[in-house]
Formats: sequence, C-alpha cells, structure tokens
Amino acid sequence: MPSTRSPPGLPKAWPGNIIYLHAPSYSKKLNAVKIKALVLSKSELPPDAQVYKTSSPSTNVKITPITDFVHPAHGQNGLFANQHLPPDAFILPYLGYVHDQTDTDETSDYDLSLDRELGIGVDATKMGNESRFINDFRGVSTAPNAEFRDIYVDSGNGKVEKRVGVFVVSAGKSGKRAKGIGRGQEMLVSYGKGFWTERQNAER
Ligand SMILES: C[S@@+](CC[C@H](N)C(=O)[O-])C[C@H]1O[C@@H](n2cnc3c(N)ncnc32)[C@H](O)[C@@H]1O
Repeated sequence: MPSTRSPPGLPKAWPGNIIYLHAPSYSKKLNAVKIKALVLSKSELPPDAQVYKTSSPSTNVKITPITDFVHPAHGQNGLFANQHLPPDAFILPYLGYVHDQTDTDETSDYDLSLDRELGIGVDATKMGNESRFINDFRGVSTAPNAEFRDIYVDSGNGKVEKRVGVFVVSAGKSGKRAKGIGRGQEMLVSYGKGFWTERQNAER
C-alpha cells in the first residue's frame, strides 16, 4: 500500500514542485540597506517589542484540497485549522522569496508586501510554507477570520527578522469574533480589492 506520510520535514500534502521553506529565502539582489532593515540585532528593538518563535512544519494548520463545488477555489488547496485558534493568536509566518522591485514577478498570485517603503515583498510562488495556501474570503465567507500583521521573529544568535505573520482576527468590540477559528475551519484572509481588480484588468 502506498504511504500517505510525507517526507520528513515536509507538511502533509506539500506539492513536490514547490520548495518548502523553514525560513525566508533572501534574494541576492537585496542591497545592504534592505537586508539591514529586515535582519536586526535584538538590541535594536524597543525593549517591549514582541519577538515570536516559530517552528515548522506548523502543527496548527493543515493543507487541504478544496472539494466543495461551490467554493470558488474548488480544485485547488486551502489552509485549515488543525486545532481551535483563539482571537489574535499567531498562526504561522508567511515565508517565501524575499525580493525588491528589481526582482518582482508581476504575474505572481503569492506576492505579499513586507516593507512598502523599501518596496520589499515575499513571493511564495516557487517556495514557501503552508501559508501560501490561504485563500481569500470572497465567495467563501462573509468576512476574513485571519489577517497579516508585521512581526519580528527570533532567528537565533541575537538576531531578529522582520516578517509577515498570519494571525486570527481580533474578537472585535462587540465580541462578534470571540470564537476565533474552530478546528477544521478554513482560514481566510482578505487579499484586498486591488488583488481582484488587477486580475480583472489582466483578463481583459
Ligand atoms: C495565494 S493562492 C491561495 C492558494 C491556492 N488556492 C492554491 O491552492 O495554491 C491565491 C490563488 O488562490 C485562488 N483563490 C484564493 N481565494 C479565492 C477566492 N476567494 N475566490 C477564487 N479564487 C481564490 C486564486 O486562484 C488565487 O490566485
């Protein structure tokens, strides 16, 4: 019988044509100023700054094929919660190829901004982690249950790295989202209206 287990160090259902990353892959084209903005000494951060620790593969999420015919991403994958995740919980980092504007794939559907001022993005088209499978909420749910936030991650040897993290959205003043994300629920973010208008324009 064929094994359903994935190779060691890889999440279940990880596609063979995508490189699985445990840490960001920095473009060689990034200059010293840009690297310095992304990789800092812990001592450069304010003393109260929150520094996250990460481990991979992530045990709190599951890459899952979308088999529901009414889901707009039917036939693709999505990312689902493996356990209950409370409001504001850090889920996992968004990893990929970290690049600047000289090195951008304009056709990418997996490119997320990391530093707008410096024009730095993280593209998970060819390499990344489980977070590359997070779908947009439109057509699936009434609102996103997860969002991207800027974070610092402990990368060892007294260094921290600026990254994008995926978080459960806050409970909200009315407590509407106090339940967080339930086990087995799909995590959904907002890609922003710009993502979909750009796509419409490209299809014209
Ligand atoms: C970052 S990927 C998300 C993961 C993707 N489903 C996969 O299996 O690789 C973005 C792509 O997912 C699809 N997608 C995500 N959310 C969607 C939605 N709400 N409606 C339609 N397509 C969606 C689109 O094809 C989009 O270009």
